[in-house]
Amino acid sequence: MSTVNVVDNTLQYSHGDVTTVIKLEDILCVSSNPSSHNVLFFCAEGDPKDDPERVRLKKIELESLPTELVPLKASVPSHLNKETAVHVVISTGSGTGKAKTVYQDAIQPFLTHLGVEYSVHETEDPETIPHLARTHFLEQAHRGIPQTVILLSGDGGLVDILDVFYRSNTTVKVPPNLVLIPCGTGNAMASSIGLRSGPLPGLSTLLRGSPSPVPVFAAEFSPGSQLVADEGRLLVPIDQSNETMSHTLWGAVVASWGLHAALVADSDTAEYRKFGVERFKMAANELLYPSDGAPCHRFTGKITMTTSESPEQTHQLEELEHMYAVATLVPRLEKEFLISPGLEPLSGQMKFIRFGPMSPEDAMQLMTLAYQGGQHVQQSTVTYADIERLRIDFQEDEARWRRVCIDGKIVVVEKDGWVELRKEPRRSLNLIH
Ligand SMILES: Nc1ncnc2c1ncn2[C@@H]1O[C@H](COP(=O)(O)OP(=O)(O)OP(=O)(O)O)[C@@H](O)[C@H]1O
Repeated sequence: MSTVNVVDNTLQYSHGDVTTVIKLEDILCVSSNPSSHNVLFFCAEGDPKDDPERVRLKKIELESLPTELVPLKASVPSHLNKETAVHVVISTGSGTGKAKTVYQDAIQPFLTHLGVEYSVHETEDPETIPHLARTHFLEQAHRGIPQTVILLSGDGGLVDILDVFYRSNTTVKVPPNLVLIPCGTGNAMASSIGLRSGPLPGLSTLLRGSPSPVPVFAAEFSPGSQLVADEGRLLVPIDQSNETMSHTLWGAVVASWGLHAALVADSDTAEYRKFGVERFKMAANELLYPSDGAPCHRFTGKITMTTSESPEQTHQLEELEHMYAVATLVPRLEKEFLISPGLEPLSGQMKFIRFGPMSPEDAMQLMTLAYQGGQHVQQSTVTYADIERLRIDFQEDEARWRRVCIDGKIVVVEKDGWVELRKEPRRSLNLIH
């Protein structure tokens, strides 16, 4: 004999002597069949000292459904139907390395429960996702096969796929639908479309969301520029497929120079990655207060931009020295770091945020304001504009001050080189949100 009640935002289910209490906010969905209702919910798993955020998907079967749970009823969405090729990509190197556990604890039981057939791909090195994108996703998109790609990664997985699609001249008949299950460090895109961390928001979006095209920018570099690989130890051609000899990278999140690019580059080592999102703050600290006692660097170069207000005119900034220069298509670079408040994700709007050299304390204060709801853009020291294009002509002797970040990838621009950023008109990928 079992009983079920909803009390104080919890589902209380008793069967024999055992009572299970589930917070309503931990319930992913209810899937019903003619005779029963399956409630899928998350609960803590393992020792919280090892991983306080680890959760596992579980199921209870009810004969009758309390009315409070009726809105949680869900059926298999069209992007998981039998005609769709469903792929799960586990980026084992993302964030602090928990993607595989998230797959086993949440994604696998969820897809099995829905009876969805899918292929699983686990990364072995940085080439796994680009290779998969070239040989499977692009090929199937060209043949018009609907695809849904569930990405257990940070922004890197999305960007790797994007780069393959936009670099190729292959026509895309049916854009794949990407679903983000945030497992990275910054998770800028996931945070920007409102996904909190953990598998529940991602799976809820997979069930209830719908696809929108992902807006993209293209960053063209002067011909001598090279991509940084192997934790900064190697420089390789920008087009790693060596198919086109192009010097363009594509991104959906951020293009930056100055403090942001330097801290992303410096913190992309196995040693720093262990610290999760703290790695960005640690690297920022080292750049603002160098341990050799040197003053904080003044990044020098000419910035020219075209604003959305007057797209026919290019406008050169008077200032030649900069500390922070970021162009972005998303509002958040981390869950709490609201770099461009008011920017609607997936709208195609591109924002430019810049400030010049200032004391490390003042720069820290601006960063703190960004964590406090994006208040930095209200300061008179910060430029905040809607842009269509942006060009930087670098005037730096040392290569490390000519590093540009494109969605986490780092390019070292040649001496006296440049980068030019523009909105990409093509739309080859969808994001479920
Ligand atoms: N097994 C692996 N060995 C080496 N590199 C890997 C492996 N798995 C993934 N990678 C690479 O590591 C990078 C991880 O990027 P990802 O964006 O997923 O995580 P992140 O950098 O921690 O998060 P974010 O980009 O959101 O800050 C990707 O470039 C990916 O190709």
